[in-house]
Amino acid sequence: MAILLGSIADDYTGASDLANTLTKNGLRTVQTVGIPDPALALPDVDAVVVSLKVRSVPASDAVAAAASAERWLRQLGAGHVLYKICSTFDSTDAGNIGPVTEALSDAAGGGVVLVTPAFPETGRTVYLGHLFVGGQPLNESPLRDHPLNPMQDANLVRVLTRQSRNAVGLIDLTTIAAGPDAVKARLDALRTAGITAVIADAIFERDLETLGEVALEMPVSTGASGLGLGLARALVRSGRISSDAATTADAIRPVGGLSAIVAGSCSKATLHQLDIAERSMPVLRLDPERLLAGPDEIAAAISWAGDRISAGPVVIAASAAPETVARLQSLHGREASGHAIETATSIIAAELVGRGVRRLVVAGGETSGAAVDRLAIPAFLIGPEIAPGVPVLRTVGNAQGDMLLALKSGNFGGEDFFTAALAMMH
Ligand SMILES: Nc1ncnc2c1ncn2[C@@H]1O[C@H](COP(=O)(O)OP(=O)(O)O)[C@@H](O)[C@H]1O
Ligand SMILES: O=C(O)[C@@H](O)C(=O)COP(=O)(O)O
Repeated sequence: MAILLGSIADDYTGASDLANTLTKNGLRTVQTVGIPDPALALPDVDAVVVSLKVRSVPASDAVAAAASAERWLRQLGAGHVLYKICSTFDSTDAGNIGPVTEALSDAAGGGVVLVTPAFPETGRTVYLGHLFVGGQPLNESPLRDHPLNPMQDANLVRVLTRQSRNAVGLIDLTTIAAGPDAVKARLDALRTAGITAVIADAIFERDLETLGEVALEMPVSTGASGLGLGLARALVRSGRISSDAATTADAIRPVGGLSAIVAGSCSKATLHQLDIAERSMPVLRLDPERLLAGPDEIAAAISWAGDRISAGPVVIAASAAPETVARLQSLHGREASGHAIETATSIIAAELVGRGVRRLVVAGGETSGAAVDRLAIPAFLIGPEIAPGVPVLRTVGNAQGDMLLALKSGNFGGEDFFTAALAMMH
């Protein structure tokens, strides 16, 4: 199997978001969980997205994991590797978007890297280096209260500079609107000035098509699904994709079994989706203090689900509003609280699968990573889209037999996301 495009995603929901975008734009795509065992038979595809869980780990660990994934993707034939980051640039000043971008550039022989989190379909646009989320500057959006990486600066040149060894440049919208040649000329000038990472503006998909065309001639880029769209469309235009169109239908053959939803995302969208789900399904709100105190809350949740799940889907959520999250963090620390709750929700997900759940929705990027790791799922085929950025996934090579999953990024999906997801998973 020789692939054209490789991607390293910093979390699992982000990986499925990107794989969905690549598939929708004509690339046959598989999502792996880490670098899979060589014995795993992967389907014949144009693109591979490696899911890593490195968004919130020390930058040196993220660099090491990304470097291994890059080597594997190059061995598969990838001429271009995209580092998939969050469309809301989720990271801290000690984050890894800068370090991984610089390391991937070094591995490819040096040179400048385009960086843009723009994803217009979900309202993420970048203008003069400032990220807007659905019309609000990043630092005024709900992301300012994220439990792990509160985003309090919308100026991405500044944010990335704080994480980077080298200076960070900007390609503004006027240059991008002038087309690929103007972008290349500006990149040449920035490269000469010793710049590695360049934040690129993008508001419309046509901006991302221009950036995708330019990026495809370079070995590495960093961005969210919008840049994936640009790269996929450029590959299709180049005539290098076989006419065997990407198909998602096979991925949703029924798997039967029980269904459940596990949520650890505290994003505004997820909190509202949980309120709406309460009208049609049993929802258990976990007590975060009790979750941190010991295993009793987990056991109680499994027992609660056991009494109800044969009658229909159940929802188990750790998710809480910013004030509650802040209180827990002030008592136990930000990372310790997040990690302990991810461990608890992943145990709950695995126990539910042990009791016959084969259709599972997980809300939250870190939460999904922890659950998929505990379930030891090696890879996913990409099914149809439930909502922008969230496809149905079918497991590949899963020890528990075929399952259907949806890994929902915290901020994605309409208010009825959970019922809409389960309606597509049989
Ligand atoms: N009640 C809570 N208090 C504190 N942290 C929580 C709570 N519920 C969940 N968390 C943690 O918040 C983080 C949410 O991150 P994530 O799962 O990536 O969601 P999102 O996709 O919304 O970013 C996880 O580390 C999760 O364990
Ligand atoms: O790019 C995006 O917004 C998503 O793909 C993503 O990475 C979101 O992260 P989580 O909200 O942590 O799932």
